[in-house]
Amino acid sequence: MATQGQVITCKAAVAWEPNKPLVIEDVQVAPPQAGEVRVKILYTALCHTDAYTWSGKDPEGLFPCVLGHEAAGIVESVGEGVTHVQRGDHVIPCYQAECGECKFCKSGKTNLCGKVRAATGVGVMMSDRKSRFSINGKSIYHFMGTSTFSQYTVVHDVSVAKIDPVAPLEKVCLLGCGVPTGLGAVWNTAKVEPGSIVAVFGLGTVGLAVAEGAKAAGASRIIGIDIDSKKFDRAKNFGATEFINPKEHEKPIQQVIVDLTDGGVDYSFECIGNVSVMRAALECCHKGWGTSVIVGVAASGQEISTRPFQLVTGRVWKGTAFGGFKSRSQVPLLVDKYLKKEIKVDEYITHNMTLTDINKAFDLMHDGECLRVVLDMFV
Ligand SMILES: NC(=O)c1ccc[n+]([C@@H]2O[C@H](COP(=O)([O-])OP(=O)(O)OC[C@H]3O[C@@H](n4cnc5c(N)ncnc54)[C@H](O)[C@@H]3O)[C@@H](O)[C@H]2O)c1
Ligand SMILES: N[C@@H](CCC(=O)N[C@@H](CSCO)C(=O)NCC(=O)O)C(=O)O
Ligand SMILES: [Zn+2]
Ligand SMILES: [Zn+2]
Repeated sequence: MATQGQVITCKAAVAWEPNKPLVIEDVQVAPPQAGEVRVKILYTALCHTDAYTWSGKDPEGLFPCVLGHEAAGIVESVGEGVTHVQRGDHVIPCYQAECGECKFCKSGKTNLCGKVRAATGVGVMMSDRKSRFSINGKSIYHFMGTSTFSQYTVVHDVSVAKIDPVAPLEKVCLLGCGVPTGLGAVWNTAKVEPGSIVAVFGLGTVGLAVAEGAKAAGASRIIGIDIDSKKFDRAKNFGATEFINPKEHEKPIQQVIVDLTDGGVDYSFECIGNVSVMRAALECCHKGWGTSVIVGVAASGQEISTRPFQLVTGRVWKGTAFGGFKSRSQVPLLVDKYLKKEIKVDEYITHNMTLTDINKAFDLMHDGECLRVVLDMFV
């Protein structure tokens, strides 16, 4: 039955309130308006940023909402004026848009895009500042411009990347967030050179992708730091060459690393979201040139600090969103790299579950063995 132009009723996991279990509801998804795309989401993974917003600590978190931003699917229909994708295209929704026309996109200095950010930060669509999700007339907010915990979602056309239809959607859904973030933090944000010494704080999906990116960039030493030593063995497969558990040292971790590296590392990456670790990551960098990249997302109200002398003496503090990748143009290239076996993706998937089990899937994320859980949306 043709669904174009019709409201679709489908299953979605709704976050009614912070920290309360998600509820699988029958949600009405309105047709896409001008400049919008309705996507049938086939697979979605869970990211720690979903858990962060769900916890109530995200200043942009609005409830009730449909969370989710790491997914893949097929275009069901497009609104007026949409030309770069059409019904049937295989796509990855992109929480970081790319319009190609705004001040940010044209700057050549950033992957951030300003076209729809004001709307995606408040859970609505740009054209009428309304949501396309509702339950029996009650409006439900969008999240990050993606809301992939729904069998159907509506996104802005600037927030969807068309990919090679050969790619397995149950795998490449991961290219919507965590893996590109880690790889790009190394390749685009830090621009790690061959021979560099790298420190990675946090060996979850993002930290492991940093290690993978650093190995590909030719780093000579990749030091993995985690408070859970069980993470170390697996991290070797992603490129980490040595490991430190801060709990096994009395000295501050930055001092331990400086002592081990003749004055500090060339590049460090904070992949946890802990502001004390962000400080340590900066302070373990080499005087004169060491660069530290903040990747982890810290809760509302948290602030970073260090002695300004750390920067006066040449260390550089940076951050990255989606690893600096321009989403619509570069996500398809990452998919191609995966198909050519140039980057890992399957190795980050530790669990496969269904939408119905989404609360159990979030519980699993606290399990030390878990990297990414992929949900099949239609089982
Ligand atoms: N900037 C971006 O674009 C972007 C994109 C995706 C995810 N993120 C953020 O990146 C962070 C990491 O995501 P993830 O999925 O890899 O998370 P994760 O929870 O799987 O991994 C975090 C790791 O840090 C370790 N850890 C916790 N506290 C530590 C400490 N004090 N010292 C050392 N290690 C510690 C944990 O044991 C775990 O292995 C999250 O904050 C997430 O929200 C940012
Ligand atoms: N609303 C949050 C922002 C959190 C944040 O920093 N998000 C990252 C992506 S995390 C993906 O897992 C990001 O890309 N930020 C840039 C942007 O949102 O435009 C808060 O305010 O804390
Ligand atoms: Zn994410
Ligand atoms: Zn733009």
